Amino acid sequence: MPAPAAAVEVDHVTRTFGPLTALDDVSLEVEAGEAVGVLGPNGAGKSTLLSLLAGLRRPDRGTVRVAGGDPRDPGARARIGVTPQATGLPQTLKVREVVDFAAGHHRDPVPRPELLERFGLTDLAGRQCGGLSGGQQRRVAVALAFVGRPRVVLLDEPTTGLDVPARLSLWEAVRGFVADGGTLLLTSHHLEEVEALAHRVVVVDHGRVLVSGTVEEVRGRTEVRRVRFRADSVPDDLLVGAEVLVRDGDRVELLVPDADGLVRDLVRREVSFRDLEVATASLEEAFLALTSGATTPEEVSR
Ligand SMILES: Nc1ncnc2c1ncn2[C@@H]1O[C@H](COP(=O)(O)OP(=O)(O)OP(=O)(O)O)[C@@H](O)[C@H]1O
Repeated sequence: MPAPAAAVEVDHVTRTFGPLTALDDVSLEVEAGEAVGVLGPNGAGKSTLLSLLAGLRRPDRGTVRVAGGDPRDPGARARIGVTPQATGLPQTLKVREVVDFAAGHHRDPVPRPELLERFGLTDLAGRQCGGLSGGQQRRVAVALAFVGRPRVVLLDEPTTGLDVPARLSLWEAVRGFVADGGTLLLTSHHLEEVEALAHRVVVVDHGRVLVSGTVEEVRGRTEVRRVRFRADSVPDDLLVGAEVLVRDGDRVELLVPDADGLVRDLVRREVSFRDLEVATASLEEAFLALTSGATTPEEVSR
């Protein structure tokens, strides 16, 4: 029997805007039931990738398939739920009216009370969208992605502007979707969000995939350590290849690929350092080091 097709297939996709290459020969697969987080700095190409997957744009080269079809075909589109980066709800409609409007596009929508309950929006049902706070509007926009019982959900920075309780409750709703076999692809600047929701991380920068792997693999691959110490002076050449986080008076804090080597160099060069601390970097720090080029980007095999 042939292997089942992946829920999301991006095959050697390039997308340009005039002279600018937003995506440069990107390939990516997401299996059914898998959750993948796309990380990258501003302008990396994350939203462009999502817009291709949502069928809103066409690749210049390469192919995109989502939920078994071309996302530009209405049949495949009906199986995809999307929350774009900009919320854009009709300001004069009430929350329940917006949900009903979105539900009207689907054959078997989630009943409104169930959807509102799942996303903690029941109390807001009668409120006009224009009168909601930014965070409340964001929660409505994310809930709408799920109204048509999609197989694949694409969320572009879903929890931007949400406070901590709202973020946690939204994560719970999204996790429920994945636990039920849904496929999720999200972009985020909140690395803890990717750690909380995704099985796998894809780091993009300048339109290219730098690294793809589990959170642990990406962290292990980058092998970045956070090194903190105090020293009255440090020769600049010892900091080549390090991401300098703090250099203020005698305080130095760095992200380095080889902490042992740095410490050996400090000793060899007789730098009188004190209060040395070496720690495993968080994913956020590893990501910062990756995109700033402090380590060599390399594909992690799945
Ligand atoms: N419609 C467009 N016209 C021209 N350039 C565009 C357009 N959309 C995106 N770009 C450019 O393509 C590149 C990738 O943009 P994209 O929005 O995909 O990045 P991103 O990773 O989502 O960034 P952010 O984290 O800021 O949302 C950027 O340089 C951006 O300016």
